[in-house]
Amino acid sequence: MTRAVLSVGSNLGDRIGHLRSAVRALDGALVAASEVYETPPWGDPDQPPYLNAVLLVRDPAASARDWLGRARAIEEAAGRVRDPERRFGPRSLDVDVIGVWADDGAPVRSDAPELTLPHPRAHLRAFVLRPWLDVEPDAALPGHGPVTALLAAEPLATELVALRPRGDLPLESTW
Ligand SMILES: Nc1ncnc2c1ncn2[C@@H]1O[C@H](COP(=O)(O)OP(=O)(O)OP(=O)(O)O)[C@@H](O)[C@H]1O
Ligand SMILES: Nc1nc2c(c(=O)[nH]1)N=C(CO)CN2
Repeated sequence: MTRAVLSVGSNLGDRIGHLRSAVRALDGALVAASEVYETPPWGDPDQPPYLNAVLLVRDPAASARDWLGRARAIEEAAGRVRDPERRFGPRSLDVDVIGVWADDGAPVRSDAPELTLPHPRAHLRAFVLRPWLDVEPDAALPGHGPVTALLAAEPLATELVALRPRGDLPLESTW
């Protein structure tokens, strides 16, 4: 019933290993994986750089809340420890649900704090929007418009320049 766009990021430990563990866990639901990008930390500068990617997934049986549940389970399996003192602090693996779409293309909307859709900060993050274009060149963020337009406007255009594609770290290679 749904298609979802997931953002994955890691800046602790085996960064590419954590991203690959997410791909493995999504198994048959994975439709496409973006390139991997090395990105400067967003929101809290005092931490190491991240590896980020975007995954396009589909599952006929999954609701929006199912995608959130899968994202949390994948983070926990990667040993994610939450620091309540540090909102945007370092993490072994972060899996965010950027958006969920029904079969007819309608975006799922949610204002619940435990699941806000589309993700409330996705439009501010080049590390989400740029990889998303790899897997969906005509992507649009509900409420914000085409992703290409978001990335062309300041300050995201400046943020975009700092993203470095890591062609040497593919996501869908053999494990
Ligand atoms: N679209 C969403 N995707 C993931 N988590 C969400 C979403 N909407 C709300 N949440 C809630 O946000 C809470 C905090 O999630 P998390 O710790 O991953 O945030 P964060 O990664 O530090 O910040 P950000 O959400 O800005 O990336 C979770 O408890 C989750 O239920
Ligand atoms: N570059 C980058 N910065 C971040 C990221 C991320 O995945 N990549 N995730 C965060 C969690 O909210 C905070 N900052």
